[in-house]
Amino acid sequence: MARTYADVNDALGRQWYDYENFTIEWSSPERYEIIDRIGGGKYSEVFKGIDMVNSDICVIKVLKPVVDKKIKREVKILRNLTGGPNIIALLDVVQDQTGRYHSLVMEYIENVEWKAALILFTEVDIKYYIFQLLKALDFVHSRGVMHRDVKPGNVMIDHRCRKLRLIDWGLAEFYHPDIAYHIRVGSRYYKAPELLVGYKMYDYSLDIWSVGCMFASMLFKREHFFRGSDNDDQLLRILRVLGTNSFDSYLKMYDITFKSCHEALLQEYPKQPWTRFTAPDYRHRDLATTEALDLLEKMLRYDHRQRLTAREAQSHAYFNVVRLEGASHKGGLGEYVSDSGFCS
Ligand SMILES: Brc1nc2nc[nH]c2c(Br)c1Br
Repeated sequence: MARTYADVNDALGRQWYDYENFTIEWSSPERYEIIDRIGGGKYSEVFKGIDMVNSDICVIKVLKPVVDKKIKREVKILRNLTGGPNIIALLDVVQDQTGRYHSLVMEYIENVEWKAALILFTEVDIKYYIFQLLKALDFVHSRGVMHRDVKPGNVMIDHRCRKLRLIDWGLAEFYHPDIAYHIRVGSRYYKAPELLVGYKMYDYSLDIWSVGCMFASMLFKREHFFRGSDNDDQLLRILRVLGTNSFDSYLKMYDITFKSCHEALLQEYPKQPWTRFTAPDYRHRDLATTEALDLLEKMLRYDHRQRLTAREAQSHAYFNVVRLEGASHKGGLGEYVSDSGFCS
């Protein structure tokens, strides 16, 4: 049972979470022209497009033919969350004449590539973007939804406008207490321990593990902090850092029988101090401050109930300089107000 927001879906009611009995009125696609392909994956092809009515650039996500239920879930969740802080806006849903392809039209973000971002971002940038991501996730969780695929590829960042948007709700699901969920979700490097040991009664805290992995990437300038070659190796990478003592008590606490023929997984490993991962050249040393590592420690916990919630994480002292940023008036004495010409 989640520590917070456990019963929000019951409170919000069936209309909110019942996506199966939900009919979608699909618009016709003439309004949008595809410009070029910008991404894609197992479930979709993603294009940059133009809205011929208002000449806005947009994103057109063409869903590969999957079960109707999965399309309804993604549209329902996007409809429920659109307008929330740092949530990608769903602008339209279109279907082609043949009725074979369903597409989601969303706002376009001039996204900075993750590898470039890691090199670019200063300490304040890291504080700012992780804070914005936690703000999005606290909103999502407060509305009874787990994203289940938080990773750099699903966090669009327009660095010039300092704009962050959480995208791709194709794996997102409504949280209900004491339900066993699928464990083949997420992307390997960002999978929480509960998925890797097959514990199905997980909750929103799944997403906080993934935020912790992204936070570690940014602090230590490593593209993916836990980079496993398969699900067993993924868990092994985690054991080697967090140690096996707390892993064993986690398994016992939740009565998880974890068997593996991977004998490296049956060894004992000591917990590594986070300072061990500070980037070698001095330039980045100042990113992994005591405060940063304290917050990281509280996100990357085996026991999902012990992980900070998105709301608790936002009140960590690490974010002090960015938490009140919105409250300060823009352009005060000596304050550089960035050119917001193109930043709507
Ligand atoms: Br939604 C969405 N999906 C994408 N996939 C690749 N680039 C993307 C952008 Br930019 C947006 Br916005």
